[in-house]
Amino acid sequence: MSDHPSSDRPSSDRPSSGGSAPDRPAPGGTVLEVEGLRVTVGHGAAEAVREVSFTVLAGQSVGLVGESGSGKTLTCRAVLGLAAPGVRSDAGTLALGGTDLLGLDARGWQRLRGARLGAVFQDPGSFLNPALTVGRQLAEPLRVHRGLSRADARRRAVELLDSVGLRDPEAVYGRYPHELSSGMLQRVLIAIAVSGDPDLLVADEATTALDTVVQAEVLDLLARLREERGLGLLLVSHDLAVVADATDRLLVLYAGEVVEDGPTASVVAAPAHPYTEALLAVAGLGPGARTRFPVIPGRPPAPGTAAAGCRFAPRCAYAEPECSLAPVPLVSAPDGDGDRKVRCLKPR
Ligand SMILES: Nc1ncnc2c1ncn2[C@@H]1O[C@H](COP(=O)(O)OP(=O)(O)OP(=O)(O)O)[C@@H](O)[C@H]1O
Repeated sequence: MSDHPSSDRPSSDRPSSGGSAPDRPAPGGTVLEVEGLRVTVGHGAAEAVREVSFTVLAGQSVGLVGESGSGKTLTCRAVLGLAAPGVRSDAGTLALGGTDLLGLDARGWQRLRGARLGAVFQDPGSFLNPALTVGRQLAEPLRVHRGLSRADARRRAVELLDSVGLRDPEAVYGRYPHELSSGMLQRVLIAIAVSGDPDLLVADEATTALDTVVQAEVLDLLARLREERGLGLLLVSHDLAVVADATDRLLVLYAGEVVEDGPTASVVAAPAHPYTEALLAVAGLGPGARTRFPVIPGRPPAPGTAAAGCRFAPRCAYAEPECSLAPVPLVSAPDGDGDRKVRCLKPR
């Protein structure tokens, strides 16, 4: 799959963004800064995400991992400015490069999503219009967001289809979504997502519906695009095995809170939080892999469920009475060289 020609990255025809600072962050510079993100859901404004903070650097891949319901999608949607009805988010800082996203209006978000922010989700077929060829659906945003002529948009669309590893891109351009496999559709969605030359690509369970071989190919593609284009990648999955090899840093979410944060290799080799250890065991990785569970026993609390102390304590094999007495802060992990954080009174 990586035998494809490099996707050329046009730098001079960068589209204008929806914010006040259209310049791309320098290599290694901060692409996304999230500080103190809080998301509430429903009429009772139940807290589903609280105090989530992280950064994504240019060219860096950050993994967001946690069971279903841990707040991954709400976090992604807050970053993308895609709030569902009844969902509200606020943060101390939410910035893309130098652009403050807090207070951006709907039009500003829309312009950002077509240019500096790209996203791919599970079930690519549902994001495409079945009545239009995939080429047209790729060329249209190029005309709208980049102001290309019809002929130039077509040519660029074919180049993009080629750059995401689709063989015979000219033929693929004229196909309808139902004529493509789900792996090919996900590549088309990725081509659309990078067509505006984004600073940040958010991939929320983008490989979950694919079989293992295609999943690995799509992860390779995302890694290649990140390298070639220098974009930041926020890779979201419930499966630690998916993000373990594909990310530089890892953020483990439990019941809407970050419970562990650190360089992926270090976290996977020696998880500090019992929940991370359990996720690794479920994924067949890490120290507990030999005692592999199909699932972690028990269920996470629903948003808004009151808890005096650690929210994972009721499911934790190592919990002690003091764990449930008071909120547990996210602090530097022991032996983490200051680069790892854990929310646990009894880190492993
Ligand atoms: N619009 C909504 N209204 C009410 N509750 C919601 C809404 N969206 C999400 N939630 C709840 O917020 C919690 C976090 O949801 P979220 O979708 O972010 O989880 P997730 O980690 O992405 O899991 P999954 O992979 O299953 O989507 C869940 O308990 C979910 O039921």
